[in-house]
Amino acid sequence: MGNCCLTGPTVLSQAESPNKPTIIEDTDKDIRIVFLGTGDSGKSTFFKQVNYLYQSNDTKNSLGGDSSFTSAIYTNILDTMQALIKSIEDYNEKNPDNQLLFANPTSYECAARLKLVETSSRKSANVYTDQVADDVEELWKEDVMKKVFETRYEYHVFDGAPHFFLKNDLKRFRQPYKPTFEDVLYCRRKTTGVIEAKVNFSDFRLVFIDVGGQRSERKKWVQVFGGLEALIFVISLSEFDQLCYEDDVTPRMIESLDLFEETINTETFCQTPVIVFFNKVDIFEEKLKTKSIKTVFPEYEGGGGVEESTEYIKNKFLSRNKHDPGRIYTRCTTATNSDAVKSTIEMVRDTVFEIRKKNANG
Ligand SMILES: Nc1nc2c(ncn2[C@@H]2O[C@H](COP(=O)(O)OP(=O)(O)OP(=O)(O)O)[C@@H](O)[C@H]2O)c(=O)[nH]1
Ligand SMILES: [Mg+2]
Repeated sequence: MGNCCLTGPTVLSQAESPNKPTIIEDTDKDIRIVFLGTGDSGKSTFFKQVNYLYQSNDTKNSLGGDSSFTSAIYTNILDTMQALIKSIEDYNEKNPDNQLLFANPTSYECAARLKLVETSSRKSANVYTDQVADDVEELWKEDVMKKVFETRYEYHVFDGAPHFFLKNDLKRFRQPYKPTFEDVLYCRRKTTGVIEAKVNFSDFRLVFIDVGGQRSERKKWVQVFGGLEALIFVISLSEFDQLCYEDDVTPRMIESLDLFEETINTETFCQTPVIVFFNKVDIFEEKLKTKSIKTVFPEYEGGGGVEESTEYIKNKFLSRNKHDPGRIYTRCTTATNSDAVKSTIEMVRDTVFEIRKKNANG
């Protein structure tokens, strides 16, 4: 499985495709495509990849070294530590006779200090002092923390957390620290505005637009709805066992299904091509080893395999389309995998170019 399944009308072959970036000023040549989907589905991760893959070295450097990402990464690390500490405390309150305990008595002091660190500030780089770094590193040595980390999906720890806590030594994030592009990809920062990335090809230009997907952000979507040639709707496959960040009650996948239905069937978009990315395949595969999509679809009677489960979810979404099914293209994706995203973006480019050509020929 993986990033292999674009379905829908044939796309242009590589040989025919215009792929040499040049400067284009004529905005008639713009093909505008927006990433839509619920919060956390992975829209900005694709957007970062587009910037990285197609923009100048300056952009690449800024994506890897932008100090605003340093702050966001420190916020991510500290928010995660605070969420883990809180979940231990909540558990202990409910289970006074069977408490989760730290092995090292000084860990309680580390936890007490970390709870007090203010992380919401845009200047989190300043709060990641040596003392804070010591506390994070000491506390992370506790087995209890690692055990609670395994249940992180229950309390909205961001999906990039394993990259920072498991795949890296936390010492690497001590100041002075410059994020790598991989760090930037795994960093979580909710989008709160509208951002564009323009990619030039020899005779047209793709304009990718990224918007925020959390409930409070969706009212801004209408600002970008004019002149769109296609929608990319991003769905997180792995969210089947999670509740919405916004209310902690609604299952995320139900929210995503409803939003998908509402968006693609509006009068504005009922004839617009929709490219659906079923994202986070890597996490989905991992979760299916211990869980089933029955969690969100109790009526599901199939097996626990990745292909079968994906097919079921895919059909659930596609059945919400009330217009021409031929306008929907689907692809399974892992937005953090740069090689796979490159071929996905090329497929998008070829697909929209083909649609434009077909429309031009009547
Ligand atoms: N492992 C893994 N992590 C992913 C994948 N796609 C996104 N993520 C992570 O998921 C988190 C959320 O991704 P974003 O791209 O910020 O989500 P978004 O859809 O832009 O969210 P909003 O801006 O709130 O609408 C980040 O930490 C990403 O690194 C994926 O395919 N695999
Ligand atoms: Mg975003």
